Amino acid sequence: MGKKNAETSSGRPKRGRGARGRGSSSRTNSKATSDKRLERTSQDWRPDSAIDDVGAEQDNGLEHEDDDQVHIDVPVAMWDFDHCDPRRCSGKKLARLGLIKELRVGTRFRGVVVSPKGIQVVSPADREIVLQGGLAVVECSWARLDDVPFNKIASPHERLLPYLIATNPVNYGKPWRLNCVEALAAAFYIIGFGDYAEKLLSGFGWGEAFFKVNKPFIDKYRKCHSAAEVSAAQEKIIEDLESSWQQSRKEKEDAGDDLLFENPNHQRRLGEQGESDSESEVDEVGDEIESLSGVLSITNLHPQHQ
Ligand SMILES: C[S@@+](CC[C@H](N)C(=O)[O-])C[C@H]1O[C@@H](n2cnc3c(N)ncnc32)[C@H](O)[C@@H]1O
Repeated sequence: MGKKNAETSSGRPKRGRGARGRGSSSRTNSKATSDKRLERTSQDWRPDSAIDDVGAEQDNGLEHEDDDQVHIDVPVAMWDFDHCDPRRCSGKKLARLGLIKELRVGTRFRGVVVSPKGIQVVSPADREIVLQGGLAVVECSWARLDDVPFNKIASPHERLLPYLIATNPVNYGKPWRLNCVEALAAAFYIIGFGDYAEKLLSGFGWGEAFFKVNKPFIDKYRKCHSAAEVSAAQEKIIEDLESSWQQSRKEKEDAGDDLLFENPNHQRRLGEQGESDSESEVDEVGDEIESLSGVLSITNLHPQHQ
């Protein structure tokens, strides 16, 4: 088993590790080490056994290895349509860190592809597909999805991600609208490869916030056994967020408060924040992000609703 690392037992990726922890996604130690790690993550993240609800308040449920020691032993890949500024794009940054492989258009990918064109949501049931074939994303602009030849990158295992909140600087606070590194990390977390998720996020200054904000949701999804269960968990999360928003609105109304205050969700609706896909590094994550998951309601950004 990996050593328990005090810094990472909080479930947060460590800052600035990516630059030091460079390594190819295909880089492996010995096969024995690799098998041991997969066996370990497999045991630690089995939905039934992974979550200790009490401990989960403090921990993401994994025993961690230092990010520098973690090597991602499944293929991680992207089709890159060059829509974004190369210096600011999370997919390209992963490539510079040696953590993702670029696929040519027309190349088939045997693993799970997280894509806005997916129908089924990703779930722990996808574990074997990822172990055998890996995980891929489509690096493109959200504003230019129509320019992407999705028919040429079709995969038998395309997946949507369930409700999760972006914490990247471009689409910060928007549900479902994750960038590539967040999308890969989200799928790894849900499927049961938390160390891999942290390894990817550790190269980004704001990466720590992603798990912090989404932990309550990820904890629910990773307990599920099937896509249907993840979809049901998502529906419940959405309902709860809506009723909590309505409730707080009602309380303010009853107290005679000015209801003209801005709904943070409405500020972030599609199109109101610009549709740049530029990534920029932020070193500090403000207090706002801490409360983000508590205040957000639902916006109409679901990939299927565009
Ligand atoms: C549209 S691109 C934008 C990338 C951004 N320019 C960056 O720097 O990373 C994000 C990709 O992540 C994946 N993704 C993000 N959110 C998703 C979701 N809710 N469901 C499925 N895939 C998603 C898809 O592969 C999508 O094409």
